[in-house]
Amino acid sequence: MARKKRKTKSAKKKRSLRLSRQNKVILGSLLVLLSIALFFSFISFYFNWQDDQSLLTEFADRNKEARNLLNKFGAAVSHFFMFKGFGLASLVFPVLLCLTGLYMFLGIDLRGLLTKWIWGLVLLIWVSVSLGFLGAQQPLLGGQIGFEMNDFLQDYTGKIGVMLLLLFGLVVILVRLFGFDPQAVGQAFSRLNVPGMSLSGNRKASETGASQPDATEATAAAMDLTAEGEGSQEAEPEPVKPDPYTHKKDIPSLSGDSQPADEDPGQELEIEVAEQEEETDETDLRSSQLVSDFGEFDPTLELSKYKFPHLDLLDTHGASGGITINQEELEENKNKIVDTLRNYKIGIAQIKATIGPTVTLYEIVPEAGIRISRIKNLEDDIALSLAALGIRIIAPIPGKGTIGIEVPNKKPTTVSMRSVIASKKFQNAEMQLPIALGKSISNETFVVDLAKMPHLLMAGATGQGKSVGLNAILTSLLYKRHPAEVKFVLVDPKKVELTLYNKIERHFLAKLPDTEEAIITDNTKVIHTLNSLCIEMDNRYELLKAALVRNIAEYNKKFKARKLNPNEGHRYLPYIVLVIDEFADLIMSAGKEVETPIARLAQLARAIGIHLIIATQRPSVNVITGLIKANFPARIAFRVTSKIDSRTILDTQGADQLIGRGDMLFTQGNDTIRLQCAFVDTPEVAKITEYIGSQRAYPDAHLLPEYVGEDSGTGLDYSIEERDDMFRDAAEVIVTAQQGSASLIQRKLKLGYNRAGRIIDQLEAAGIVGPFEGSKARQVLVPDIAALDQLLNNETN
Ligand SMILES: Nc1ncnc2c1ncn2[C@@H]1O[C@H](COP(=O)(O)OP(=O)(O)OP(=O)(O)O)[C@@H](O)[C@H]1O
Repeated sequence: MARKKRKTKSAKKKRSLRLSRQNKVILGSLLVLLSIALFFSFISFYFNWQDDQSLLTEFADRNKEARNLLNKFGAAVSHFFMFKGFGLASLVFPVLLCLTGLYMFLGIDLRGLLTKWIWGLVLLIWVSVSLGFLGAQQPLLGGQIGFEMNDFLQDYTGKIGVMLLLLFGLVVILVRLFGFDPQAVGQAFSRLNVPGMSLSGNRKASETGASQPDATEATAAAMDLTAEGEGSQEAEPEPVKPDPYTHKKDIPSLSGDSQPADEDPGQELEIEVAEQEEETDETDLRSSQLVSDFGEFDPTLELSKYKFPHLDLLDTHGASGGITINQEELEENKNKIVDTLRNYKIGIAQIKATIGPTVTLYEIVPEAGIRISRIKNLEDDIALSLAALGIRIIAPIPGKGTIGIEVPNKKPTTVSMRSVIASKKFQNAEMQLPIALGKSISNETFVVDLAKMPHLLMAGATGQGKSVGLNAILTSLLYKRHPAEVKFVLVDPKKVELTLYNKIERHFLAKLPDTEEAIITDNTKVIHTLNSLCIEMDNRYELLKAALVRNIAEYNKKFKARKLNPNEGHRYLPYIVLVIDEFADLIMSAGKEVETPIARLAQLARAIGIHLIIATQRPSVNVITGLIKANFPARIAFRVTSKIDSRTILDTQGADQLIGRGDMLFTQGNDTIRLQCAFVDTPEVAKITEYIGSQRAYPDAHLLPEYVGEDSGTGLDYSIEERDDMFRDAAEVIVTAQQGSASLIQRKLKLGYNRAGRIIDQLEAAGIVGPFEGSKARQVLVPDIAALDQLLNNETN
């Protein structure tokens, strides 16, 4: 534990030693300017040193002036470096300082500097020792250190020894620093045909009897390969030889058109990667600094005093939570099932009952050799013998190896919302948008995550519990989520079902700017809202892209950790739940204009936290179209009147055998589960919304992006120059399809809603489509592409 702490401490220390980007720029510029100052003072010191030497002792005297370009500072510093130090070689210092400064200033990885400093110092010593030979006559050339080192070496190796040592140093410098290879010199000589300098290759060629010109050609070809794509004969042939020490450098390039070594893209890439790493390091550093200063971003801070609704606002509806078991009824039903089956010569090996709130499930294991389909066919006969509605046979129960017969209880128990909200399962649910739908057949609370669904379709005949179901979903979310975390967009064409939620407008609802009521009851407003949600979706995707994350949960996590800068448009993203209470009404009056944005939202909105809940009492195929169905894998079916309706909702029958009053089938793609929906009455919803609504709220409802509808484009005086770049493509799409709708352009050309709307206006101005006609698509006034071409040509002429 202690070690861990120490580790994190040292890690913190390490991190805090690193310079921030701004500090690097400041320090970098200082170093560059200092190097310039040093350079000029060294140069001018070389010419004025004798005049200035007397001044060095009178440094404090302000009346004395040095001849050095940087006055007394220049004279003193240069005296230290050049006279006392390394002489002319001291010029290496300003060069190295300038390089370091530039690296810092331009944000290049500093690790590359180390080798430059090492070689710089080697050069410094080599030059100053070499010039130390002349120290007696010209003390400034090698400086005192150069002279002394030279003298010291001479004492042991003599003048010649020092010269040889220096010569060796020169070879090392030339080979390692400048990549010099004597072979290249040899090859250059051979190309010039210097007598007596022929290469071994040539010699070999002549030995094997090949003619001289052939051999020269071969060498030239070999050189071409190494000439790194320049292809010219004059190009200096690059030696292809691995480094004898590291075996890394000078690895011959395979392709002829590779870059020269100093423009190696790999190196550039390395620098880029290093820069990126540095950048992310820096943002990490900044964000952890911010987090340690202010703590994580808390989206709930604005309404920090917000109190979640408490359980007492909900009713028990007379249920104690458990189910009263009527043993007699149980026995009776069991016997009846066994008898009926026996009448049809179906023996039963085992029977077991599970009691749920509304139905009891009898699981039977038939004797060996009995066909399942025979039992399935007896559904009506069993129903008759039990004299009960809503018997459903599940043969076999998936994953259990038994056959299930669901028989409604004579006295169904109401599942109160209170009991499901109070359940441990819901209270401890680690979900983004937990919904307590009700209880399963085995009396377990059923909780699902709306964020995982990711959209929900609810259908059922009128009066079977749809509105109660919607309220149960909304209540679940109100009990679990803070106003900052989730926003509802409520569409209520029936105008009465969701009005209660008006009270929580400034807490939980989202609306279009400049609208009074947050709950939408008007169809044109619905279209605007849906399109506005599409814009919000596109905006959110942009934000996610910029933040390099894949979904809203990761995005918000990053935002809370202060890794995303609000100045760059980043913001905490609340989940948005769109609830449409009566979808049939909407799709009948607005058709495609509603269907297209809903399908688009359903297809794409899952990752960015927009979830759709659509309810309808008319589960027919023209309401729940294929396009809608394909995008709503999670479906709830309340009781319907026909098998066909059940198929339309669930793709399977069963919903027609439900008993109503919140009895429902839920599917999330594969299995169908029978549930009893939790019951929450209108007065309870009123109490909850009242409780929330009486608390401090945001100044306004959550505002959705503005949507400029097709109908609002009144200024139709677009000139030809003002037209959108995609105008012609859009015109062709519209004329080919003979359908003047912005959503078509949007889909075919992959444009945003605003842009497609503008193009439609331009098309109207150009006389290609007719005026806006409400929910119907605009009339296309041009019959075919040829006519369109003619129209546009006439325009330009
Ligand atoms: N989960 C439930 N538990 C007990 N009773 C329920 C449940 N759900 C609905 N009911 C009963 O059914 C009645 C009708 O429910 P609800 O208003 O939800 O139906 P609906 O499908 O929305 O009807 P409509 O389509 O006409 O609005 C309720 O008033 C209530 O008495």
